[in-house]
Amino acid sequence: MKLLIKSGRVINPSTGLDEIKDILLIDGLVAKIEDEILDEADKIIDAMDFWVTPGLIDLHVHLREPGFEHKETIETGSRSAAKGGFTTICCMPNTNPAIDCKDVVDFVKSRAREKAIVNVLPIGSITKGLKGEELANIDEMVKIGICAISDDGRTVQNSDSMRQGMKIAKDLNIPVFSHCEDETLLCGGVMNSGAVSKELGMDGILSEVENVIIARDIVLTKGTGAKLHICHISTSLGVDLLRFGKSIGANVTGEVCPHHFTLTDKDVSSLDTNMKMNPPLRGQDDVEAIKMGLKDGTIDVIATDHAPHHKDEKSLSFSNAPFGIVGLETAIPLGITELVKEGWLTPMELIEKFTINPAKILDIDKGDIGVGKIADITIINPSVEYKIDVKGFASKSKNSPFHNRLVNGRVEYTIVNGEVVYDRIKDNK
Ligand SMILES: NC(=O)N[C@@H](CC(=O)O)C(=O)O
Ligand SMILES: [Zn+2]
Ligand SMILES: [Zn+2]
Repeated sequence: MKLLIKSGRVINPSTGLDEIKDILLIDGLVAKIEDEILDEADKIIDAMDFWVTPGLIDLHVHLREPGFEHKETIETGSRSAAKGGFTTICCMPNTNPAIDCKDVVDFVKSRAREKAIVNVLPIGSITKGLKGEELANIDEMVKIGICAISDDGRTVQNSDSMRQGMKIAKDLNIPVFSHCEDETLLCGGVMNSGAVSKELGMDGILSEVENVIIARDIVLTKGTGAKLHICHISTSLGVDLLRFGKSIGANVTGEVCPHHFTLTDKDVSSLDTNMKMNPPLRGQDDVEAIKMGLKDGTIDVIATDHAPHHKDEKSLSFSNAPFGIVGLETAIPLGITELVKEGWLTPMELIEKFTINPAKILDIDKGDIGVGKIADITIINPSVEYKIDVKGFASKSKNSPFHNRLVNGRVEYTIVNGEVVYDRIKDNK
């Protein structure tokens, strides 16, 4: 099978390439990257005026299977990923049963093999059942292929348990993805603590809830040497702590989510439950700090924290509805609109945070378009303007705060192993 991509602007952060090129894919691999390729091909994609980037990698996705198939399945989540331009997604273990042992890892992997149209890398839990008590059998899960460990959705509250988990991760050479939330400070909050929560009479979530654990885990990784990745940073001090951690040589990286650089707690005033997620939308200062952190390289990765919930669950009151929003299909338009168009990041810097940086954290040979490499490629129209419409989402869930938002940038094609798994025009007929 030969696929020829013509005249696209190839943006490949790992080599710094940013030029108009043709790319020939043969049998799932990149065969040529040249100014002009005249070879015959089974299919030709005209990528004129489009960006051609390494396939996007999302370190933080909730696929909900097993256990919560009414929200999402591995199949529908993978279709949502493909539509969002993602060729590799890491799925969090807060399923039912949790991904905390060999059998559940096996189940997710075999489901992904049968049903997923993108690469799915399971994340194993740190503790059994994400209970924060007994450690999971991390060793046996690593042997059959988890890419990281995390208790996402929860924090391992006991510092010694977290430290033991980190030591094992260090020995097994896998990263620890940390959801940062000190439960003793939480007090049942449902949105950011501040002027808006006061006005609305809602219980607030202090920034300290997050910052205390970010600081703790940086301290723990400094001691253990484990590869620590801080999930969904939402606070200004969180960005500073990450910057400090890096400055003292701690083995730490961090991610932010598009909603945390796009919205603030003012957007919660409508009490739309699609504005409810964890960590919560914060203040304008936090948003600015996140953008600065993205610009100066403190923040390595943009991840979606795609967290689908059924419409009946999101129809509850703001206080009772579950935390979380879908994100796979809005990440690229929000990145382009909020960061590139607003002058915060160059296209290269944006794409780096979706490709080579997450690949480095996972230590996988992806996120880089090079001759001989696996042909995972995303093709993006960066300038088209349109309104996001959740009705068109491939995800089973539609819980997005971005319905009707005017954005620029749209994924045109997603290619996995040299095969087109998403073609905007064909798949939206
Ligand atoms: N982010 C969320 O608001 N929710 C996530 C859990 C998590 O990522 O912490 C979920 O699983 O629904
Ligand atoms: Zn989380
Ligand atoms: Zn999450």
